[in-house]
Amino acid sequence: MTETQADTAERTAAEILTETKKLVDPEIERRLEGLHPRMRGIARYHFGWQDAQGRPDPHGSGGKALRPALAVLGARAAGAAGDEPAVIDAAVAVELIHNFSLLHDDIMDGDRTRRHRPTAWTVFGENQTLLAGCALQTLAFEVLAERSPSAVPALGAMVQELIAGQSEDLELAGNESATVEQCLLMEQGKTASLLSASASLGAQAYGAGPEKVRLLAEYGHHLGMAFQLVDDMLGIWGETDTTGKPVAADLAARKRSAPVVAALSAGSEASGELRAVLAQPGELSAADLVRAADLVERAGGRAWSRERADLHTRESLARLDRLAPPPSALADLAEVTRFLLSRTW
Ligand SMILES: CC(C)=CCC/C(C)=C/CC/C(C)=C/COP(=O)(O)OP(=O)(O)O
Repeated sequence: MTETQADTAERTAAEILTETKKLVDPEIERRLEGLHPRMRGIARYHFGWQDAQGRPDPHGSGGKALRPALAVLGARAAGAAGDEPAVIDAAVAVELIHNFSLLHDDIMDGDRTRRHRPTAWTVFGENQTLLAGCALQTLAFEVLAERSPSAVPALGAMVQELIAGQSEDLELAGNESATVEQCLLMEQGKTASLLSASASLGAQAYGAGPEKVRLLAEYGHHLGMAFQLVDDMLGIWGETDTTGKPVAADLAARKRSAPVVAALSAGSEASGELRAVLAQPGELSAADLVRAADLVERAGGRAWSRERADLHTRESLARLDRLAPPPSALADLAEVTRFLLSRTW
């Protein structure tokens, strides 16, 4: 194959994400070396690189590496090769922030399983895991500040949005009168802000112009909204075997995720029944969860979320069109977008 053919050969999302992991994981591992040994151990466990005793874990699989992939692909879309040290640093920084947020989120939600393994806090305790999350967040800023100090305020602003979104999420849980607008604003903060920063930060670190950085940020925002809406649907209708999360986990936690809020706001008979099921005191039984999931669907919450996710998908792809990236970068970004939004896990 000639180099030009190799450039434009279509790659699957799995190949793209695996390649990013190969590029970014060794750098994350190297950066973790600088942490306190206990913090490093918790982080390495969470990333799937070792078990609770510090031995290599054959069952561990870190995440999908979506955010670093977006950083690398975004930079390529802006003309970079994608393996420049500043681009890799940006990719490392967004993945560290993501994993800080997961460590803390699992504690806040009391979730016991992530990536098909016990969550870090159930193994190392809440306090040490909180500290490990803080260590990752700080490390993200340290990494980015080395080669791209001018991008640090963008990372800071994004983390503030992430925290605001998470705070709203906690506040909305169990809130009888939550509106879809409040819910979407919360999802913008807790998920889309990081995807937006991921898609644009690699390009910014590479030195791309403001228009390209803006279009990539908008692409990432819409992708993030669609991604969270898909995640919300999986939180209700996802299969445990594929998601690695308990059945209808979000309903059990009485989360006001988008499908639930849309269903409760529909004002139909099913909405009223759903409200009554969710208002029951104590833990919801398996039968209650099945019924609640059915009521969300009957009240239109699933269809509403699907439509909204499709709308954001179209908006994200429109930004890529306007950006007009090199063909191989466009093909990779479009493939990752399509893959993420049709996922079942
Ligand atoms: C400040 C704070 C605590 C914020 C928490 C915000 C939070 C956890 C939002 C959820 C975002 C989300 C859909 C994660 C799954 O990503 P993924 O499917 O890409 O995960 P992976 O890395 O395991 O693949």
